[in-house]
Amino acid sequence: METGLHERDRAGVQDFVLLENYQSEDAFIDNLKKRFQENLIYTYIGQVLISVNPYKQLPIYSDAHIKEYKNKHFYEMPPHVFAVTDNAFRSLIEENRGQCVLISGESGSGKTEASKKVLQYIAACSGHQSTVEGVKDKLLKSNPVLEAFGNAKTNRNDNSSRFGKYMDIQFDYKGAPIGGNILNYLLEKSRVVAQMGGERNFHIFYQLLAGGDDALLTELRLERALDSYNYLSDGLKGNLSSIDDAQNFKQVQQALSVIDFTADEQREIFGIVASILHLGNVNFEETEGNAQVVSRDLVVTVARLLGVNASELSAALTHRTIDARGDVVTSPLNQELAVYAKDALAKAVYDRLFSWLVQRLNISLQARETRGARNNVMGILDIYGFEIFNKNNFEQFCINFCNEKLQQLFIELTLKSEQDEYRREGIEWIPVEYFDNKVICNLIEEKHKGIISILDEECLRPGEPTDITFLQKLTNKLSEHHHYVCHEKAPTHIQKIMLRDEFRLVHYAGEVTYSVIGFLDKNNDLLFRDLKETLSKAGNKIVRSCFPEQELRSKKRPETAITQFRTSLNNLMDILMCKEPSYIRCIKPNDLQSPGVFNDQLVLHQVKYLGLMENLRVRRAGFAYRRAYDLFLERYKCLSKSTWPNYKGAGGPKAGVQQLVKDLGYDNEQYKMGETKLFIRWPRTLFDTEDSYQAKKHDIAAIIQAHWKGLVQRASI
Ligand SMILES: Nc1ncnc2c1ncn2[C@@H]1O[C@H](COP(=O)(O)OP(=O)(O)OP(=O)(O)O)[C@@H](O)[C@H]1O
Repeated sequence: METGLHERDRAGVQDFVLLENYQSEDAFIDNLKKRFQENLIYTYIGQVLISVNPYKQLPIYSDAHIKEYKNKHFYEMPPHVFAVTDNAFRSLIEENRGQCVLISGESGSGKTEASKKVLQYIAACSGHQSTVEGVKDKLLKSNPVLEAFGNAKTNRNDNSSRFGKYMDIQFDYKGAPIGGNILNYLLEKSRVVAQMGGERNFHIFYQLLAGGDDALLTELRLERALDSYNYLSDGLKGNLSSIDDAQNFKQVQQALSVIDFTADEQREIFGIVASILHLGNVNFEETEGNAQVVSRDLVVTVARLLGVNASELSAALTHRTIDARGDVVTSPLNQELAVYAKDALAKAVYDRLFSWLVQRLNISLQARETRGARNNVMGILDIYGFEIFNKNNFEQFCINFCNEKLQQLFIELTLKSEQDEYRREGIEWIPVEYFDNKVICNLIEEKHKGIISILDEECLRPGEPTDITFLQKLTNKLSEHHHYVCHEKAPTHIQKIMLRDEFRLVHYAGEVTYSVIGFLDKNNDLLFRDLKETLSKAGNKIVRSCFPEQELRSKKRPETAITQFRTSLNNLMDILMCKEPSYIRCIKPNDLQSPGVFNDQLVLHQVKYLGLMENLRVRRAGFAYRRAYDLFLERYKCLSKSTWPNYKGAGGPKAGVQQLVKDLGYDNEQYKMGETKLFIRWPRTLFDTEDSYQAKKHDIAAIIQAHWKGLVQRASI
C-alpha cells in the first residue's frame, strides 16, 4: 500500500497523465518498473487501470483494504483494482448505468486473478441478507468449477484459462446481487487428446485421480497412476508442485454441492470425465483396410459410464454412415480414421460437457424473483489475450481475431468516443491520431471477402478441398491487402523464416505467422453421425442432453467452428457496447522462469499492443472529468448558496452548473461547458502555480483528496 509521500515519490507517478515525458516509451516503462520494484503493481491512465503481475501474494487485498476503498472517490486512494470496482459499482447503483469491467492481457498476466478481486470486492461491499449471501456464494463457487474443467497448466501459466469468460452479475436497486449469468467462449478442446511438452490436460482429470476416494475410483474403474492414460501422457508426465490436485478436487466437490448440483449429476459428470480417460486408451487394429477395436473391455467400460450400448459404440467408432439426400450408406473406417473418430468423440464430449456445466451453473445463478424490479447489471470479461507462439494455428487465429474485436471495442468506447463526444458537445479539440484496426477486423470477417468467408467456402465446397487449396485461395484474393502477407510476396528476410504452408497477418499487436495445417479440419469440427446417434440415446442424462436427437434430424449443415465463434463474439460486442466500460490492462513482467525480474522489452511489447501510449496521448489531451449538467448539479448543489437547496434561476441545470463553477472559483481554462455536460480538466489546472504543481505532481491521491475536501470545506463556510 502506498502511504508515505517519500515512498510515493520514489515510486514514480500513480497516473500516467502526470508523466512529464508522456510521449516517451522509455519513460512509460521506467515508471511501471519503478513502481513494480516497490510492489506497487497498479497505475492509472485516467480511469484505465494497468496491473503488473507481481507473481507473489501482496498484502493489499484484505477486508481492511476493502473498507478503505469503499465509497471513496476514485482518486482519493492509490490505484487499485478495488478502486475501479468501487467506481463501477457506484455508477451502477447511483446512476443506473450498466457496467462492464474488461480485463485483457496476455496469458499469465493476471486477468483471472483480477477478475476474482473484482468479485471479492463486490461480494464484500454488497448487502448481507441470507438470500444475497447465497447468491454471492454461488457466484464465488462457480470459479473453482470453471477452473477445474476449463483451466490447465501451460508453459506460460500453471493455471491458464483455456476458454473465454464473460460473467454478468445482476443487482437489485439497493445494490444487492440477485443473480448472474456466464457466457463461455471457445474452449481449447484439442488439449483433451494431446498436449505440448511441459503442459497438462485440463485440471479435472488430475484432480479426479488424485482426490477421488477409493470407492469413486473403483466405480469409475480408474487407477491413480497418471501414466496409465494416453490422454494424460503427451505433455507433462506427473504432478505439479504448485498445484494440489487432491485438495482442489475436494473444493470442486464442495462447490458443486453449494451450486445445487445433485448427487446424480455429480456422478454423471465424473462418469463422463472417466469415460474420456478410458477412451484415450482404446486401440484399433486394421485388417484389409477395416479398423477393429482391440481393447473391447475398455469400450465396455466407456459404454457403461456413458450409458450406451457397447456393441453400438464399438461399431460407431469403426464405421461411418453418410446420408446423402436419403441414400444411407455405411462404410468401415481404416485405423487412421478410427483414431480420428475416437479423438473427435473425446473432444466433443468434453467440450459439450463444459458448455452444459456453464448452462447448469446459469440455472443455479438465475435471479429468483425480480418482479419487474429494475435490474442493474455489471459484466466482467476475462478473455484470452493476444497470442504469438513459435507455431500458430487455427486456435491462435481465433484468439487473435477476438483480440482485434476487443481492440475495436476499446477504440469505439474510449479513443473514438472520447473524440466524438468533444465534437458532439461542441468543445474545441485537436484530434489525436490513433491506429484504427477496423481494417484488420474487415480483412478477417468481411462477408464474401474476408478470411473467415474464404475458409468457410473452402470447407463447404464439393471436391477435395485441403488446407493448401485454402491457402491458395487466400493468397489469390488477399495478396494486395496491406495486412496480409503471403510467402510469394513477403520481403526476403520474412520469406526466409516463412514456410510454404503459412500466411502472415499484420495484427494491430504485431505480425503473426499462421500455419494453415489443420484449419479445415478444425473448422469443420466433424463428429461422425454414427457417434452422435449413439450418444443421443445415452443413459447418462447429461450426455443425452448434450447430443440431442434433433441435431441428427436437422437437414441444415452445422455452422463451422469459426462462424459460431464470430457470431458469439459479435453478440458479446453488442452486450458490451451498451455498457459503461472500466478497463483493467494486465501486464506480465517476465516469464515464469524469472519471477521478480522486470523485463523491459517484454513489457514494452505489451504496452504497445495494448495501445497504452495512444490511450495516454488521448487522455492527456482531453478533459478528465465530465458529468451531465443535471447529475452534476444534483450531486454538488450543496457547494454553493446559489444552488442550494435548488437552483431557481433561468436556463435550467446548465445555467445552474455555470453559476456553481463560478461560485467555486474555477477559471475559464479549468473547465468547458459542453452542450449537455460539464468538462473539467485536472489535475494540473487545480494548482495555482507551476511551482505548486511541480511540487505535488507525484501525489495524485493527495491532490484530488485536497481538491474534494476543499470543495466540501468551502461548502460548509
Ligand atoms: N494480483 C496478483 N497477486 C498475486 N499473484 C498474482 C496476481 N495476479 C496474478 N498472479 C499470479 O500469476 C498467475 C497467473 O495469473 P492469471 O491466471 O490470473 O493469468 P491470466 O492472465 O488469467 O492467464 P491466462 O490467460 O493464461 O488464463 C496466478 O496463478 C498467480 O500465481
